[in-house]
Amino acid sequence: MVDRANRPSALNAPSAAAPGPQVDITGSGAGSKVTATLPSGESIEVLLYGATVISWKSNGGKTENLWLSEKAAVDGSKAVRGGIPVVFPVFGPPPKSGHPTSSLPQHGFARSSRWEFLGKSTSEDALDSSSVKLDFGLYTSGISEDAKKAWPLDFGLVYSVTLSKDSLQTVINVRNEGEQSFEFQFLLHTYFKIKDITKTSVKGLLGVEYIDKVLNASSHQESNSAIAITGEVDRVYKSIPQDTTTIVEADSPRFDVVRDNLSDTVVWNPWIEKAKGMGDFSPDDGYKNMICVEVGAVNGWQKLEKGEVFEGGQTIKSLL
Ligand SMILES: O=P(O)(O)OC[C@H]1O[C@@H](O)[C@H](O)[C@@H](O)[C@@H]1O
Repeated sequence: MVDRANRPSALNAPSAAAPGPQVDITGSGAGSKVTATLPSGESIEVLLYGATVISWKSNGGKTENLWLSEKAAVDGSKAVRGGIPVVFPVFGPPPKSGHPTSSLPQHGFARSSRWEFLGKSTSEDALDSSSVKLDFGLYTSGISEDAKKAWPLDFGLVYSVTLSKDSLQTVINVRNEGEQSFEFQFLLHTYFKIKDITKTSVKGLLGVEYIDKVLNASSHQESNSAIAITGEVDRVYKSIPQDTTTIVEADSPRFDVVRDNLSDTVVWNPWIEKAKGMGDFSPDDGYKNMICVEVGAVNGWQKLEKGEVFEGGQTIKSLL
């Protein structure tokens, strides 16, 4: 848990050793973002709005791994279409009535709240093994009055984003800071940038049960070791025994997505018509260059009693 009282005052303290990771805050208000760059060139950009990672460059900074819509709002006016939006405390449309999340918007409020930057920690051992961890916090006091009214529960979220040379790790820590227990869902809605959806497949889900949201929420069992995307896909794979899902491009593994204490994964591509129907999705044929593989805890609910903590996340390896 990050010590909220002990935030660093200087971002890049001078040091006699070799230059370490560089961390800067740029922009102002809802458009503020934190950028971090390793000495070897890899970088990330994280908007305070939603704590949304909007860029992750690996391969010495030459390869962008995340898809970001050309019309994504990066000024804090709405949830970002692209990058890694954080979904909490409900996934998808909330239950119609009778659940504490029922009055919340689709995918909850975390992706559309302004988070606090809590600080950075760096490891500067050697050029090739340096890493930087950025911590972001969102607490009941930081959400809108509407969200507070809809979900009047005391919580604390700390979201840690760690950049290493070939990987990005994003981990959530959810704490119940109130007297009452609460239930939540959580998901990392990662938009991966790919070259060509027709040559892309998803591996590591063979035998897993899934809900097909395109086919009236019917239940199926995955029978393909490599799932090709040939039309709109919106599936919730549940209770996955394997830790790793792999995105394969033109027969070569491109990304490994390793889940930690999150048992479900959503695979989503809106395809032609749905992409056109989203005002912030651009260009129209951008669906060819993205695939969402979203790790989460969305099958049922996670329950936290007073003082309890849940932690879960993902490590994504760029395999170029
Ligand atoms: O448009 P939004 O709210 O960002 O959601 C995008 C998609 O997010 C996915 O996680 C859902 O499974 C889809 O059903 C949904 O369409």
